[in-house]
Amino acid sequence: MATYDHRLSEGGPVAGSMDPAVRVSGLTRSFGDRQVLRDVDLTLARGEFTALLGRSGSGKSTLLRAVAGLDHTTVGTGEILVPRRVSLVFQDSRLLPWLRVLDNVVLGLPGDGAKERGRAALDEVGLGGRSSSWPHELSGGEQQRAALARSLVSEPELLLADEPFGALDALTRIRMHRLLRRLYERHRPAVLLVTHDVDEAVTLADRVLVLDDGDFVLDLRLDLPAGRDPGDPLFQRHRTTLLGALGALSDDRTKDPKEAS
Ligand SMILES: Nc1ncnc2c1ncn2[C@@H]1O[C@H](COP(=O)(O)OP(=O)(O)OP(=O)(O)O)[C@@H](O)[C@H]1O
Repeated sequence: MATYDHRLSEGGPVAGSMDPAVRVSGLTRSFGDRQVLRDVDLTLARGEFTALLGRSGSGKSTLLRAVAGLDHTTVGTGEILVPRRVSLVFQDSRLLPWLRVLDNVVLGLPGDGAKERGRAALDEVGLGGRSSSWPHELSGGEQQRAALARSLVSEPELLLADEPFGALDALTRIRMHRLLRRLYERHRPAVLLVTHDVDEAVTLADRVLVLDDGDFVLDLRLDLPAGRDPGDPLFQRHRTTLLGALGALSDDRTKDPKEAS
């Protein structure tokens, strides 16, 4: 099988589409006999916030890693086109323990003004006073804030986030949701957020894709007002639609009575 083609876009419009940030065509990926992605097509518009939902093992991280170009050993087919400036955030902050927080944030950033930009980014995430701390001196939530500062300081066109809040407690997660949405609105990268949390997807994204059995089973656009409120009936309706697509709403009444006993 041929290795798939991962390319950087040249910045001009992509033929046949409206200059998207990402275009994935016919992506297929297998591990041994198991086909995890089947002929997946995906277009992400510039500046759009998309959440990728799916059950555990549905292939979310595989797709994100392929878009990120991290899947070097991949055997598969298809074509992936991404912009030049891409940032990544993971469940763990991946701060380098031997560098102070500011040095982590500006690592690899060219130019004389790098430190200044790094300080501004730390201010934006509420860590203005922690520039010279070591990563181990920060709480888990603060480390993720620093990771967000690092990801946005290069003004990415695409932010790829794989369960970035998965390891945080519920209260910290809610605060991080507000922060990420605020940062997104200010910087407007295209975002692809992998999550298995329906509420996180509806709180943050403008579009939610549900992945199941190797392909998308739902592509839902959310038309929710800013400052999203889980008490809003529309929020609840989107939530129910997504839970249905994930197969999470079936209960014993829908089962064969013999199975339910
Ligand atoms: N390097 C690998 N080698 C073999 N199998 C793999 C590899 N990476 C992923 N898989 C398999 O591919 C499937 C999809 O994995 P993936 O991590 O993409 O799922 P996911 O939707 O992100 O799951 P989760 O929500 O649990 O993180 C799983 O069955 C997994 O075991």
